Amino acid sequence: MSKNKKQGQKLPLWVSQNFLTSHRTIIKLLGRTTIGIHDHVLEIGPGKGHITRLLVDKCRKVTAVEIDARLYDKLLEKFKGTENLHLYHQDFLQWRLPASGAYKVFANIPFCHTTAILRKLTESRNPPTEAWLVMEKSAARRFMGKPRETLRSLMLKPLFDLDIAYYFQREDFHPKPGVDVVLIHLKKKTQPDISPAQWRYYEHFVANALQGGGAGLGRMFNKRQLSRAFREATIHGFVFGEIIYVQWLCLFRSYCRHVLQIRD
Ligand SMILES: C[S@@+](CC[C@H](N)C(=O)[O-])C[C@H]1O[C@@H](n2cnc3c(N)ncnc32)[C@H](O)[C@@H]1O
Repeated sequence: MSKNKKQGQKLPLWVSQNFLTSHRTIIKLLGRTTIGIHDHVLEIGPGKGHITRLLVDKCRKVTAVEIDARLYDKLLEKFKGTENLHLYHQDFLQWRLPASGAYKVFANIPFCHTTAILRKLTESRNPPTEAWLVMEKSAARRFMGKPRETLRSLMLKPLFDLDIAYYFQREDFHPKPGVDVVLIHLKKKTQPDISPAQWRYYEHFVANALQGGGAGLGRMFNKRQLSRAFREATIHGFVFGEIIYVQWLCLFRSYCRHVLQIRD
């Protein structure tokens, strides 16, 4: 046990993080992105600045937000005079995202904040056009709706396309994580599947429909409406876990038309 723990003191956050230190790996990862010279890129948790170093060389502007005071001071020193880097010493969850202008995100985020970070980015008024986030493979699968759609996957998919851009080896990190890790890629859809005007109905629909392993659907439609909705969504023999995203979209459209009686 470390001296700090023995004395009952809280360890700094960075002690429990998995750092990506290999120049070669980071170059390979950036090569799988569309990040280029014209981009403004946001990095969450720059840590010791290994990714930051390559980002400042590759893009027009980099904004990096680090919560840890010691790491932030070292970053200030390391990047003194780097004009295209804007460093903030702040908790990203409290930080204000760019209110306007296109930006992309590339970050090896702290796993303990994965959901909160993803929600902050994707539910913002000005979300990134693309984001690449290092995260636990199991979390990435949940967001992608694998093996079955989740509340999170159904909230993301109308707005973003999601895929896995890279599968890491545990040796890519220092220290090695105890779980499998991937680089997830989110790309904002040019045309969202749900219009802003219908978003609040969709949120309500999904939250209620998913309750009780699909039992919520039975409360939202009457019997006739539900069999019509299943027909329209080509669902034959209802198995909750097997309904895919496009079928959820069809069910929602049917709910709007026949229950709420609103048109697209
Ligand atoms: C997994 S490490 C990655 C560090 C570095 N980017 C790398 O890949 O080597 C996560 C970093 O996020 C920072 N961090 C943790 N929580 C944060 C928060 N809420 N806001 C901003 N930074 C945070 C940690 O201090 C740490 O530097």
